[in-house]
Amino acid sequence: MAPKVLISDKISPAAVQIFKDRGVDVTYEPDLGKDKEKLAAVIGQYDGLAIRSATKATDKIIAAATNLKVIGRAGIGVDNVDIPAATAKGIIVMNTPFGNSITTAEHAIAMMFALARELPAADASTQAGKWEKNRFMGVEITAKTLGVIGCGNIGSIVAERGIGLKMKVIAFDPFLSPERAREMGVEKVELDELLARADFITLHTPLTDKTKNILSAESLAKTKKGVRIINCARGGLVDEVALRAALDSGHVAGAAFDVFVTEPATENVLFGHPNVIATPHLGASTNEAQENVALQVAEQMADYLVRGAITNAINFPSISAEEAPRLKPFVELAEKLGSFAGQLTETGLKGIRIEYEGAVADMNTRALTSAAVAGVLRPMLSDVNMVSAPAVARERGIAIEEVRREASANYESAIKLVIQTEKQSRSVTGTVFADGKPRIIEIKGISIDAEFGASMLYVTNTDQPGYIGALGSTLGQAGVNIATFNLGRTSPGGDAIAIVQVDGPIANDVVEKVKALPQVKQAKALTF
Ligand SMILES: NC(=O)C1=CN([C@@H]2O[C@H](COP(=O)(O)OP(=O)(O)OC[C@H]3O[C@@H](n4cnc5c(N)ncnc54)[C@H](O)[C@@H]3O)[C@@H](O)[C@H]2O)C=CC1
Ligand SMILES: O=C(O)CCC(=O)C(=O)O
Repeated sequence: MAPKVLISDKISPAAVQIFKDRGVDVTYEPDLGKDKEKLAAVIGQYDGLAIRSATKATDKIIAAATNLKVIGRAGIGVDNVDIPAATAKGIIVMNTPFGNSITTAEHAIAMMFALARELPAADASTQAGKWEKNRFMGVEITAKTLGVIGCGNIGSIVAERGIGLKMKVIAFDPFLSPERAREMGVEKVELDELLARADFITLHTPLTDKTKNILSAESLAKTKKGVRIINCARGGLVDEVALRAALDSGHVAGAAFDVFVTEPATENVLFGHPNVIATPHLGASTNEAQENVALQVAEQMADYLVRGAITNAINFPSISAEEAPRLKPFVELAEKLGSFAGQLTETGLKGIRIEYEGAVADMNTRALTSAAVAGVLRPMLSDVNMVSAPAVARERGIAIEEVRREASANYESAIKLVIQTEKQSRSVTGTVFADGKPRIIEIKGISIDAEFGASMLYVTNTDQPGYIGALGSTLGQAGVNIATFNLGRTSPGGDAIAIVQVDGPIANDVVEKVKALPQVKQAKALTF
């Protein structure tokens, strides 16, 4: 059946055609996102939700989204999506990180010019027939210092444009490398220095705990008198009340804001000030940017739903369309090895090491590791999935380690999972055969060759004559039909293991009878 996607915001209809061309059933209801109840009532029918910023994908919407696999944001900021709730449910959240960057940078530059020459006020006055030629005295931009807070995709385009306008550009961004700053012709400075030197300050960071009120009353007090401030990033980066006070006192000469603490901003403390320019979150609103983000989000979502490829996910590593089919059997192997080890783990889990050997070591091991960790944790935590597993492991203090090495003599690719618990370390290795089926090839250093079945019995014992017959009879007497029987041992008379695939679930009393056999050390029923 074709996957179903709901577009619940005003995204360019170009997206609809992309979905259709890729074999996705698409419903275009651009106003539905604003109606929370209606959205909650229908979201259960869809595999994908494509949104802009009006739809709020809250925990309630996500809880009602019983089939949802992907949320695609046609834009950059995903602050309208409850990422932890989506992650916990295994829903991939993607954005389109570059499609509207130029447009938003251009809006910031437009705001800077508008502030420098008071264009909106001059326009209103002129069209009101006043011809106030003496009222509007602007400032030149050339040779002024532009302070960029947050020099990522958009900030760096603004910086480039600023340099083109013959401005001196300084930037505060803890993650901007000195080499990249040099390459761009930008001077990297600390925040206080930026505040003290900039004639114009433009903000381009996401809203985080660290950036909230990055322009607070205290930092505004450190700015140059006559500074002009532009915010086309996120409301909340600037303390609006403190900014209003600084505008009222004349310390700040002007502010141009596209984004506000509360949106839609129908009223705001900044409104009405003669030196404030406001736009209704228009940063990304050009035909070009909206076409870009719509096409990109539709392509990314369709690629995921139809081919399993992941691009620009906030909560999962990328998987290209080419590698998705190659990766699939190894994802299954990693998950099954994890599940095997997880079902045998009875004491506190401290660490999971995943060793990739041979060709698989060159694949997308982050995705495989997520699958393995999900497999380990699922027997202990029912609602963990491949998307949420790494975060869940981190929260619980379980160390995750990845190792890559050359192929061993026997297999082109192998994945070894080593589980460290409070009491012991346990390892299991698997591979994928040419038939695409995952197999176990080693347990605790003992070679074996077993497929994964829906119901299995795992037994460790000492290698003694008569044991195999006794195990077979115990299962037979309990009415358990054996499908496959695989054995391995360290040496004659040494430690041995048996993996028995059976038809149907194995009852606890049968496991207890197996445990009672004199040679048996451990017996456990496993399900996959
Ligand atoms: N007004 C609008 O319509 C639009 C607004 N945006 C917003 O613009 C903002 C920037 O977007 P991009 O440039 O694409 O993001 P980005 O992730 O490429 O860049 C953000 C930069 O902020 C820096 N940063 C993070 N924490 C910081 C801190 N504490 N201090 C200083 N710098 C810090 C990062 O190192 C990074 O370089 C986002 O909030 C995005 O949502 C994006 C598109 C349209
Ligand atoms: O879609 C929009 O208009 C808002 C764009 C935006 O804020 C973003 O991409 O972060």
